[in-house]
Amino acid sequence: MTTVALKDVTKIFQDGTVAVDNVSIDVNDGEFMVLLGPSGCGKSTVLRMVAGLEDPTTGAILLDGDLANDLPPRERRIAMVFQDFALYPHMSVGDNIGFPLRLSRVEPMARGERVADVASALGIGDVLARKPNQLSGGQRQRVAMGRAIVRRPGLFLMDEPLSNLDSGLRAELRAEISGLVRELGVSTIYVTHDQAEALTMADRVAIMRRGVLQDVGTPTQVYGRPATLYVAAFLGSPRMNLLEASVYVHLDRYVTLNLGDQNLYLPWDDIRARAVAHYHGERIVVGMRAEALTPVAPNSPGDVLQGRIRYLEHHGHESLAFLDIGATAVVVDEMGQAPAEQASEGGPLRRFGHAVQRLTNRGASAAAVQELGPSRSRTSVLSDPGRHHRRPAELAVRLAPYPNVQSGTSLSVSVRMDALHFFDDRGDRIDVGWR
Ligand SMILES: Nc1ncnc2c1ncn2[C@@H]1O[C@H](COP(=O)(O)OP(=O)(O)OP(=O)(O)O)[C@@H](O)[C@H]1O
Repeated sequence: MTTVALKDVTKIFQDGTVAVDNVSIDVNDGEFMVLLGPSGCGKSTVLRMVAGLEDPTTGAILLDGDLANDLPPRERRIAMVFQDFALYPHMSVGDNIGFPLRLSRVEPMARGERVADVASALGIGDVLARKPNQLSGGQRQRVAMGRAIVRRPGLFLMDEPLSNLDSGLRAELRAEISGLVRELGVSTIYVTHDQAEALTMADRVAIMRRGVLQDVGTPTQVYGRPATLYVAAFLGSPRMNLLEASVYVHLDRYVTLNLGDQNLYLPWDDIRARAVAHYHGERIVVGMRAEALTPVAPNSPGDVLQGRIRYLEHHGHESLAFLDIGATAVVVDEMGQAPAEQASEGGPLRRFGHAVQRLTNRGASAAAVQELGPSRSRTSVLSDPGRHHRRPAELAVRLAPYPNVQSGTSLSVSVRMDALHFFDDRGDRIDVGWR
């Protein structure tokens, strides 16, 4: 199967849009790599460059170790599946799947066998004689997959193949696709803006923002130890609690993280304390996922935060409490204008930004984060007063289903200090040796 390497790839469109900014990614033999990021971050452009449908402005694309920048698309042994897959309406399912084989002049007998094999693997063997308009959405997408698979490509490129389907079908096909491509052992690059899809399907996830690669790693790595504040905010549900904290060092004893009304203490023998101590007198961002917080009895000893429940959300299998702990939240602001978006104020990134804003911990925002990229973004996420809106943090805490607590009452939560994440004011992870 095919390996893919992007080396320092940049794509600048004719109108000056920087869609992809110095991205390097390796996709190993048989690996399922998911490219994740909001609309407009450059995912599809990466995919189109790998397919040979766009030329990189600078940088190299290697397929199986060979420079492929000038290789025509049809010589790349690549099959693509898109969101808007187009089936030929006048052809039967069998003919749709077998079409690429007909183009490559495969004998009708061999063609029939391969179509039957692929159709049975996809669970559509019984609808081969039907026309596309006699199929459900899920079946149509399976036919599109079948047409891609039947050519036995070395590499699959999938661009949001499930986004037109309803959520039940998405979950079903998600499992089917990842099972199938692993069975076939075909290297795959799969583009999505859905973090749950990425975390459940990928061998590794590459997270992009505004054309810049933010992080690459296994789902466990990028979720458990995100490289940047942006990645921390993008992955997980509920989203990670991101709080502004002032750092005070008590040499050889502990580091105080002042969250406003309350403090947490990082003991000096915690390996991360020294890294955080560099920020003495400054503000950093402390990240804590809901699973790092456990409700405890009032006045319990240890690393405990106390707050008033602003509201509760019941999700059936669990409930979420949102606590006012007198802290300030930092929210990743997707509405910040990307260089790539400057020409289109009302573009998809902006619209998606509104959605993220609503979803991100119920908009519990204080310091709107404008620039969060790895070190190349120099703008502070904490000190850009012209663009901030400040609100109290609402700390998301997981509770049992329909717990015996009410809004307005107080709740204490113990904090797993080893599960905290620390980011500097540019959004880069602080703790050393972090992965
Ligand atoms: N032909 C083009 N000319 C100019 N700008 C373009 C062109 N194609 C894409 N762009 C811009 O490049 C940026 C990246 O687009 P791309 O389609 O790669 O993003 P994406 O992450 O795949 O988004 P989506 O999920 O909405 O498809 C966007 O700002 C887009 O407007």
